Amino acid sequence: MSMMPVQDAIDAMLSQVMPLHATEAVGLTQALDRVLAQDVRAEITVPAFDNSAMDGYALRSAEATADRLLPLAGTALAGHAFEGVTPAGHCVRITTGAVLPEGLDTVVMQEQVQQTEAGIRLLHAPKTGEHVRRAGEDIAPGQLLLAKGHRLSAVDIGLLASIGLAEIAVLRRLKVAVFSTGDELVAPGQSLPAGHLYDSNRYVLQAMLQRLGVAVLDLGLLPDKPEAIRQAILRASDEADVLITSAGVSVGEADYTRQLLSELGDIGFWKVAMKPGKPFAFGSLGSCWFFGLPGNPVATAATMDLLVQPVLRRLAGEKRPQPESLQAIATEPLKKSPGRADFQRGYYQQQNGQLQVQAVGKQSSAVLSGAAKANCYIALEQERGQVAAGESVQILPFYQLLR
Ligand SMILES: Nc1nc2c(c(=O)[nH]1)N[C@H]1C(S)=C(S)[C@@H](COP(=O)(O)OP(=O)(O)OC[C@H]3O[C@@H](n4cnc5c(N)ncnc54)[C@H](O)[C@@H]3O)O[C@H]1N2
Ligand code: MOO
Repeated sequence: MSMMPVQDAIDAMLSQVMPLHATEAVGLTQALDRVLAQDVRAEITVPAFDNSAMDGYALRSAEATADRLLPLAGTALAGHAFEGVTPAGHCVRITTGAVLPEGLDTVVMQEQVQQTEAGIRLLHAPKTGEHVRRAGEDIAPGQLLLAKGHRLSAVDIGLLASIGLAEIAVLRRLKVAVFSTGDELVAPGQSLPAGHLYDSNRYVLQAMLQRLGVAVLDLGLLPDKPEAIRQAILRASDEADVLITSAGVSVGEADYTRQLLSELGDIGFWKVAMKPGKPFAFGSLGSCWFFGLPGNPVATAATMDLLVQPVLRRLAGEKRPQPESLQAIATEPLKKSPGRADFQRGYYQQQNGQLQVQAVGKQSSAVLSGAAKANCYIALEQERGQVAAGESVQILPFYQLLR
């Protein structure tokens, strides 16, 4: 079977999946990482009134010449406006956030005046409008603040609160089932018999899914027994929108997952031209989508990040910007054979005014310790060969799921 280029594999999956429709209202404290089901427009003006940006004195700039003495007409505190008219030649004591008194146009910081018994004396003349926050300078009514399909960040949630919304309509949370398979695997916390290793993939996957804001259904660590795997696949297809498995998609005798999936569902199996992550299965089990990831731990994480993530985001209704890609100078040679795109684990930093990158740790797809030191992939094109020190390479900073 010929290998499919990475972008073709992503495009093929994206063209098949349709976003969720169902929506729900959630309170702001539950809204982080949820995807907006509708555009959000402001119904109010923010700030709603002209107010002071500083603790100081509000005055009329036309009367504010240096050295002039301005008697105090009263006080405006945040939440307690100064009522009435300020007589000519007077000022009002004001605190940050307080309503600017009627007729006054400028605020002078208290550090810029001399306070005397008879009033304040200006050290220099202020600019008209200085330290005044104008009504509507943040948000005007009707303004589009956040678009449908936007994933809510912490700052977005503050923005929603600032226009007075207590709840927001979001798309239903995607439900993703996960299991790992392998008679050689043992759950962390257990003792390790000879010839065994700990199941790490299910933990990497669940952590990445948590960052994506989806609901996770953990179907556990399964032995290489077709019946156990069959039951887990059936449960996932009943209860979840997506099933993600690790291992069992290659060509070994005990690679049952792939066989069972083609029996129970409609499975496309591809060899994707990427390293790590060559064997990869995608398909459907009724209304449940399925991703079969290769078992090697770095291949699991990389295929989840690079191939599955865009599809999950689309299913969740998210309109996602392209991940950031930068150019950096390789400070050391990089091994590469043509035929597959490499996603080497690298560490990049700014040095001598340029971005520099080097591969970290062993690059085997079974070695997680190198990946744990990395902050980016060094993405080497499919047909590219060895990279010499000083050559420019593309890097993909780890984005959201892996850091
Ligand atoms: N003859 C061939 N052999 C292999 C090929 C191939 O094309 N022809 N591809 C290799 C590549 S590349 C990968 S990746 C693996 C993928 O194999 P599977 O997805 O079937 O996974 P397994 O063989 O079961 O396991 C691979 C490796 O990963 C370890 N593993 C599995 N699950 C976990 C887990 N949950 N946590 C930690 N480590 C796990 C497992 O012990 C194996 O060492 O196939 C190659 N072989
Ligand atoms: O997916 Mo494998 O190397 O490409 O580990």
